[in-house]
Amino acid sequence: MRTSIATVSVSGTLTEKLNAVARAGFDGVEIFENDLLGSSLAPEQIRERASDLGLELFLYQPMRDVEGLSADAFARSMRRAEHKFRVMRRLGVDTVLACSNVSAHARDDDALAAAQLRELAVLADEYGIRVAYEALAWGRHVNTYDRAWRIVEAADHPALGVCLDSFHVLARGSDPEGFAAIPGEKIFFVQLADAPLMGMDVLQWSRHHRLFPGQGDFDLTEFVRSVVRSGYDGPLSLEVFNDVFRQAESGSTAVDARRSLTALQEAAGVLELPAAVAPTGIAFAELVTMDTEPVTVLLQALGFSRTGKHRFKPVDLWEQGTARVLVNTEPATGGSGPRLAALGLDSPDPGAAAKRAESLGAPVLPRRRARTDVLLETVAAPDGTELFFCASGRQDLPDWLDDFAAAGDAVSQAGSITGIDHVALTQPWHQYDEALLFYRSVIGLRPHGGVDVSDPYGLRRSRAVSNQDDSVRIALSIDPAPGASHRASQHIALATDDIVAAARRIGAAGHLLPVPDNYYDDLGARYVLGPGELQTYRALGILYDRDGRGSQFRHFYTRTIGDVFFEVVQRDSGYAGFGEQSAHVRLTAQHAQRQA
Ligand SMILES: O=C(O)c1ccc(O)c(O)c1
Ligand SMILES: [Mg+2]
Repeated sequence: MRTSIATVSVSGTLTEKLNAVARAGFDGVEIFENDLLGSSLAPEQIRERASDLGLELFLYQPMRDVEGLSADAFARSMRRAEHKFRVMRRLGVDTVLACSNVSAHARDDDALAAAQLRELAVLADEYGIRVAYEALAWGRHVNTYDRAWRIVEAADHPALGVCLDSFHVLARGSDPEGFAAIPGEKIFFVQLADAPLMGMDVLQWSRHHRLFPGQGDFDLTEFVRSVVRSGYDGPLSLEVFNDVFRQAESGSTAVDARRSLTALQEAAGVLELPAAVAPTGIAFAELVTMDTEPVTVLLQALGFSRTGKHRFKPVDLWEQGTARVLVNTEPATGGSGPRLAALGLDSPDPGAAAKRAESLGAPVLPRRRARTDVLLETVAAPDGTELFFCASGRQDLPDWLDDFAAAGDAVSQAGSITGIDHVALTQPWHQYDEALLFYRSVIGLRPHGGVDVSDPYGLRRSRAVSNQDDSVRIALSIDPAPGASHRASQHIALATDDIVAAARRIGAAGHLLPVPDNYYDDLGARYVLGPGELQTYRALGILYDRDGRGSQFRHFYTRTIGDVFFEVVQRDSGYAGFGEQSAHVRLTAQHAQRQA
């Protein structure tokens, strides 16, 4: 099906919007009237610009309060409509969207609404234009799609049909199954938006919190299936009013939007993509830094040993248990660091994983090859984090570890680290929803429920994604707003089977993040712990959580170096979380440490 997006969904001037949308690969757009009114381009020039960019202009919108009117008001509305139809002729757009009346003066009279919409359609028809009538969820009398359809059916004019907007339909709890009652050719247009479930005024919800499909809680897949079953074969158009997307850079929003529509088409069975290849483990985490000293000290304190050296690049491999950390000092990587720049994901089929990424508009990066350097399929996540698909454990494919010559040290037995439990990545404020969609649709991870974590200088939304057996867990959270004085830090969480021994080791080396006494006073009141347990945790800065079934999670943090720190966790097998309950204590302690 053809793909479209409303100009209201991305930031910028009309020209910037058209460029971004075309670059992201949409077939066309809905032009919002405000974008036209604010543009210095004449309608003919807009038409030409769109055509040069290979974009179709699918729809012009909105017309407001056109039905259920007094005779006077209707006459004024028709006059304005005629002007719009002339503009549309100049633009070369043949479909206009008319929203149901929201005015307190609107009459609750379907026969009147049908008669007036019919008259509007007769006029539109003279201009070769079709009117798509949309029930706004907050329409005064017409606020459900089935009522809008009954009126359109009664008006009975070939230039009048309905527009089905997933937000209005699903926000009202209507069932898309009912689209079956509408002949496909009477559905003139389909708009798609997701949204988080929120208990709030529906107009505010719609105007500020819409999301691209797959980023919220609505079942867009079933919506599209129902639309397709009705016989509709027009464009699928994203119409997303969202405060963040209105501000964010239009190019990346358009790519995110296009990806969401591709993934939705796949889910609804109208498009086939290379299948997702979920990763089976975290092969490595890569730190980039110009100054190796602080990282080396911290890794050694954690019990890691330097086991390998890249044959052609300034990259060291540090190992402990199955945990692998690469330390990259290539000057080209920029910034002083250390920062978490890349993740290696064990993949059963790296080539297929890269094809999947490509089909969803994820930038596949030039492979960092140097002579015998093994081939690595790499994509960039929305925030620029590089994801390597590693063919770990495949005899027929080269192993990324072959690029590393032994550096002398054996894999350390010194610490009690067994592997990587999870990686926490902070996302730029405007790319949080995009990141979630990326890790779900491109990488094939499944999202868990979201939590809000309070930081002394902001509230951070946070949400984890994981593979089926939780051997790959990535915790995503929002960075503070740009310009904030407090940077967020990403981290690598290491698994241990002896949290006390690990904390003693780090504590003795002076790298522990201290935790306030108040936390432990409260912890003692919250849980009945074993004899001496609370004292041990208090002495070692260990945080403690227990879920409803009694599974425990104990963890501590190292101090922050550059933009990164380590967490060490001991997780009971049934515990599914990340100790979110005490995340605010950690964030506050980190701010305190930074200021010390
Ligand atoms: O918020 C609105 O007014 C508005 C306008 C046009 C639409 O298509 C829509 O879904 C909402
Ligand atoms: Mg709409």
